[in-house]
Amino acid sequence: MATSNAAPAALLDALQQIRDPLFPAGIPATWVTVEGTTATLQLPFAAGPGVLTLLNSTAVCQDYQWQLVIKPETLRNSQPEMPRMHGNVVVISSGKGGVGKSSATVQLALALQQLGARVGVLDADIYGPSIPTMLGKANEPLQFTEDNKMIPHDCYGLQVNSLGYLTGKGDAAIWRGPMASAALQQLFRDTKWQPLDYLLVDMPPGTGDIQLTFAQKLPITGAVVVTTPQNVALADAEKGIAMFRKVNIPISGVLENMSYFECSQCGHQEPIFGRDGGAHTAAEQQVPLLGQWPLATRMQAALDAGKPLLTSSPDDALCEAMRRSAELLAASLYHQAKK
Ligand SMILES: Nc1ncnc2c1ncn2[C@@H]1O[C@H](COP(=O)(O)OP(=O)(O)OP(=O)(O)O)[C@@H](O)[C@H]1O
Repeated sequence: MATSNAAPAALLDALQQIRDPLFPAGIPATWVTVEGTTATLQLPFAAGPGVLTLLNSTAVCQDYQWQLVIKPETLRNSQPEMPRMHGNVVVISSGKGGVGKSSATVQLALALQQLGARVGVLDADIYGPSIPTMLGKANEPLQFTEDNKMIPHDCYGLQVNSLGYLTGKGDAAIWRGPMASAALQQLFRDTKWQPLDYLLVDMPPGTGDIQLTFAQKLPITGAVVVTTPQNVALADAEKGIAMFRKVNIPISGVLENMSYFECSQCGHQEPIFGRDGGAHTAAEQQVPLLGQWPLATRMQAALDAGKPLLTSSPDDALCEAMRRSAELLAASLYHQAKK
C-alpha cells in the first residue's frame, strides 16, 4: 500500500507548482498523504472544499480521490513569552467608526467555523458592544466558574464574550483611557475559553491610546483592517495599518466593506462610496485584500435580527464571498507567521 513517503514524485511536483492566494509557494509534500488512490490534503489553516476543485484542475491530481482535513496550527504571536492558549488571536479593527467592523468580526468568525475551525469572538468595543445584538443572547447573563472566570456564551457554535453581557446599555461608553485598557485585558484573560483555533477580537474603533495599549498587551497573530471605499475612511485605515506596523503586528489583510450597493430587485451594482478604494489601499500598503463585500440590505437585516446570513442562508452568494475572505485571512495569518 502506498504511503505518504511513496507519494509519486510527479504528484508532489504538480502540487508544488500550484499557485493561488492560499498557496503562494505551492502545496508542500508534508501536507499530503497517499494511500492507494486516496490522497489526503491536511491544511494547517482553515479553508473550504474549493481547494479540492483547485487540485482537480491539475491533471496528475485527477488520478486520486481527494480528502480535505483542516487542522489549524497555532502560530507565533506578538507575545512569545506567553503560552499559546487562545489559538490565533486576530484583531479586527477600523480607523473609523461605523464601517462594519463588528459585522465583519461576526461574519468572518462564522465563516471560519464553517471552514472547519473552532472559533471564539471577543467583543472589546467599549464604545458600543454590538456583537450580542448580531449573535443573539443579548439579555442572557454570563455564568461564572467556581474560580470566577466568565463562561463565554455559545452562539451558533462560536464561543462569545462581550462587554455588552457585563454592562447595562450605555455604561460601557463611560470607560476611558487606562480603565478601558485594563477592563479589556481582564475580559480577555478572565474568560474560560475552550480550545480555539482562532479568536477574533472586535476592537474599539480608532487608533488612539486604548487601541495601542490593548494591541500591545494581547498575544496577537494578525490584524484585519476594515474600511469602506471613500477617502475619509481610507485615510483612517492607513493610520490603523501604521499603528499595527509600529508595534510589529502583521497586517493579515484589508477588508473593503460596503464596496457597492446591490439592488435586491434588479441586481444593479452602484459603487456609492467610490470604486475600489480599499483595494487600492491594500495594494499601496502591500497587504492582502481579503474581499470586497457589498452594501446589502439582507446582510444588515439578518445581523439586526441576530441571525447572520451565514446561519440563516448559508448558500447565499454573499456567504460564499465571506467564506472566501475567511480562508484568505486564515492563509495570510499562516504564511505571514511562517515568513
Ligand atoms: N455590507 C453591509 N451591508 C449592509 N449593512 C451593513 C454592512 N456592513 C455593516 N452593515 C450595517 O451597518 C451598521 C454598522 O455596522 P457595524 O456595527 O458592524 O460597524 P462598526 O464599524 O463595528 O461600528 P462601530 O464603530 O460602532 O463599532 C450595522 O447596522 C450593520 O448591520
